[in-house]
Amino acid sequence: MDMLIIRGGIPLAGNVRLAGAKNASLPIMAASIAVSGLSQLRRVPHLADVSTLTQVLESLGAVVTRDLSTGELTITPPHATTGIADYDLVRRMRASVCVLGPLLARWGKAVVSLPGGCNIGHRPIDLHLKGLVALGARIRIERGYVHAEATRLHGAEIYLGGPFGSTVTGTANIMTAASLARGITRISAAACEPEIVDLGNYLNAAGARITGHGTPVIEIEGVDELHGVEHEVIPDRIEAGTMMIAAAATCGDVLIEDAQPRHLSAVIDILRQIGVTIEPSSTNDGRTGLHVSGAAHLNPADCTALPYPGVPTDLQAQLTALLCLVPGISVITDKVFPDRFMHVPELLRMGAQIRREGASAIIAGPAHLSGTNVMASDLRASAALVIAALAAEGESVIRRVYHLDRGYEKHDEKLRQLGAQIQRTTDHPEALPESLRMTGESTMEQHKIEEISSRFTPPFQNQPTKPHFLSDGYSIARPMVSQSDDSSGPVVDL
Ligand SMILES: CC(=O)N[C@H]1[C@@H](OP(=O)(O)OP(=O)(O)OC[C@H]2O[C@@H](n3ccc(=O)[nH]c3=O)[C@H](O)[C@@H]2O)O[C@H](CO)[C@@H](O)[C@@H]1O
Ligand SMILES: C=C(OP(=O)(O)O)C(=O)O
Repeated sequence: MDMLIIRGGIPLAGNVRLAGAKNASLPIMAASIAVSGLSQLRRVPHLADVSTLTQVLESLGAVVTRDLSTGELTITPPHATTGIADYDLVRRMRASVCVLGPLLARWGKAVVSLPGGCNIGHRPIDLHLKGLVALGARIRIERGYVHAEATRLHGAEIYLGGPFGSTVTGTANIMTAASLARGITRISAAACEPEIVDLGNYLNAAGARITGHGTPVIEIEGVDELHGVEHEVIPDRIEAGTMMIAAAATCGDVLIEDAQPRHLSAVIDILRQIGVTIEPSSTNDGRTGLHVSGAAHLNPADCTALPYPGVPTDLQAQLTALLCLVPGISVITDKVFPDRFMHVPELLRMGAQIRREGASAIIAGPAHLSGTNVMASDLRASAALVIAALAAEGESVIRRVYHLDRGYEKHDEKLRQLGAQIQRTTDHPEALPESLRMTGESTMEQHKIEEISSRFTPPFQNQPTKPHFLSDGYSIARPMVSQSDDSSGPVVDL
């Protein structure tokens, strides 16, 4: 298993180019199974998740070839398929569930393993199933698999709102399935994410008739067949946001090539509130992007992760890492995945001062982060730990970086090009600097205990370093905190 060794304290500087979006590539690749001809996809990122979905498609009878030098991926759909997406593949990546709608629409049958547990919280697929049933599918759950059947799907009115907003991959599944249904489908409370727009554009280029993608109401007039298509995947806005936050956390100066400001308005807005300078820019060879410069003085923030166009939940952990460095009290709330805080116990190990309050993290800064051993628990938590390590004093070791490799193309290489001291090595004690060799491996169980205990013991009271609580931003969080029903008492005692 690989791990990263990072020496912090170096401002990032230079240019970095974004990969294609993971969360657009995956549903587009899955939708290719509903297309009768070849799908030639450009700018598909080289990621573990893309390899996993490739295996899912191959197990369904598709032929997938990829040119690593150009990022081009070609998918020839199957002539016939079992329609079975096996647990061993689906458990590795939830987005495998995106084959459900395309399989059902094109082949009349899908047997797809239920995705199972996830470190970022409860992730049911009830809305996906509700939408497919409305399109005429017969669905039963048996031995952990969704069995779906239909002779020909038909158009329907579908409301996709759930307790936490819409569903992104659910919208992808229904939009793709409805493209081959008989008649008109209207999805309301559809997800508006740019990745849904990209999928809609891919399907339209293949002959689908979709309008309104990118708004909460999508209309789809079903067609009999989708034909071969060429498509270039949009740049990854989450990679863009991660690099922007890394630049801010290290007080760096970075040009993020191909970043699309219109996909990042909420992120740009919150970072500007924090005090980061962000300007549209372009390179000598005419590529557009965003120029991000950190500042020595940053302001605390009150930030909520929401469905698009809000601040993405996929950047909540990275923003949490940044806000640890900011003087004053910041609050970050996740309304999409209210339990997505596995990064918090690891940030505490680095010296952060954070308390969980339900779906929020209350952050007292500035923390003097110091390098240590930490463990990645999921994709974006890994990115947050990398950011914290880049800003920390001394050396950090981040284990289980296979989570990072699921969703970031050559992340460590790109950071190295920006001047970061970051080294990838295999996880064995001799590879570590002496100071970071552990006597006992930190386990996920330990992390859970720490996380649970952190809900009851304000970490603020046990910090070895003296925090600077009484700064400008203090009043932002005070009313929210003092209303807390946490028995440990309000933060104001600090
Ligand atoms: C491959 C991909 O694109 N993954 C993204 C996608 O995941 P994914 O599509 O799985 O996330 P959803 O948009 O479905 O989930 C949003 C919320 O709705 C809830 N929900 C979802 C489906 C459902 O049937 N019922 C239900 O209640 C979820 O538990 C969650 O609280 O969107 C998330 C939210 O932007 C991102 O964090 C993920 O990176
Ligand atoms: C949660 C994510 O991905 P997935 O939905 O594939 O788990 C993510 O990209 O942050």
